[in-house]
Amino acid sequence: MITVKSVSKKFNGKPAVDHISFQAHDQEILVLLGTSGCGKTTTLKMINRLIESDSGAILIDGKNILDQKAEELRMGIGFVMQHSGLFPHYTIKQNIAVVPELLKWDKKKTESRTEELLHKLHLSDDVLSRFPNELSGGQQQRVGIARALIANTPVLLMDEPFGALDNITKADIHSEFKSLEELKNKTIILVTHDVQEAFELGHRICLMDKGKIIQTGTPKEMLYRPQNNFVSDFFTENRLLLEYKIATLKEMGAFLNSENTHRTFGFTEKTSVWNALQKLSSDHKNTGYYENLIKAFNEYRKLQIV
Ligand SMILES: Nc1ncnc2c1ncn2[C@@H]1O[C@H](COP(=O)(O)OP(=O)(O)OP(=O)(O)O)[C@@H](O)[C@H]1O
Repeated sequence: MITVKSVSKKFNGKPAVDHISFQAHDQEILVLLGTSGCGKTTTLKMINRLIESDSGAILIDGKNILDQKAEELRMGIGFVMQHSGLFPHYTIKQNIAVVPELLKWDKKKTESRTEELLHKLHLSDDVLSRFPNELSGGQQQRVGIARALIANTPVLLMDEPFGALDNITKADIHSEFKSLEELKNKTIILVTHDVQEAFELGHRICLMDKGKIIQTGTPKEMLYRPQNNFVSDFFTENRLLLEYKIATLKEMGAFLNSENTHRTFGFTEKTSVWNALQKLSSDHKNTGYYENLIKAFNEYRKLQIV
């Protein structure tokens, strides 16, 4: 668990992060969301001491991060940098092996772990001998993730890990990312300015503005229990889409009698209403179920908005 207690940071006398507090729990993806310059990256970098905070305390599993050497701390934290952060003059193989070398792994261990990760992240072996600029943006970001995962650290910090991708590639990577077993036991803090990404990946979201946290909560709480106008206004543009995306078929259960139909289409209780509607809308034969699902969603929605 990561605990951030009233942490602040000023640059040239100007507050970049202003008394923020939050916790990221074990096995949780916590998203720091906010517009450019609100202090997300500074917050993330204070956790692995790439930036030292001015005041407050940061604890990882109860231990103050200042009580150990910064290099030691970073050995226990995977870090995915903005724009992949790969070393341009290193091959992909060398880039991925940076941490294993620091940890003095033998060559065989590094090679087999590299191979395992390439496979999990759907990268082919032939990328290993290439340089970062010989890979697509999506491939580079996957390599950046492989590099951060290699030492299997319990904490993973990710700064706009999918920032360079177009929306279609992003949607693919998001679903792969969510299903990666590797990530299930980690505490992950992910920085993004992309609202849809925050809702797709985050178990909870910290919405930031001007160095402060305005609200922390689950995607559902953010939409249906905003603490103030800033929060509701922040999501206005994407609101309906987000509502469809966070509602699951399980939640529609009380308003819809169609368990068998779910199975026919390969849906599970966890399938989002959005994904189900998208699949159903591709075939006119499904119109009845499609309409019933929209009706069920409208009934469900009435109960959420108070
Ligand atoms: N090294 C620095 N020196 C001076 N000011 C800085 C430095 N790093 C960040 N800042 C300022 O601190 C504020 C917060 O920056 P930060 O990078 O944390 O924001 P962010 O939310 O991550 O933005 P983005 O999404 O654009 O990366 C900004 O006003 C930025 O200009």
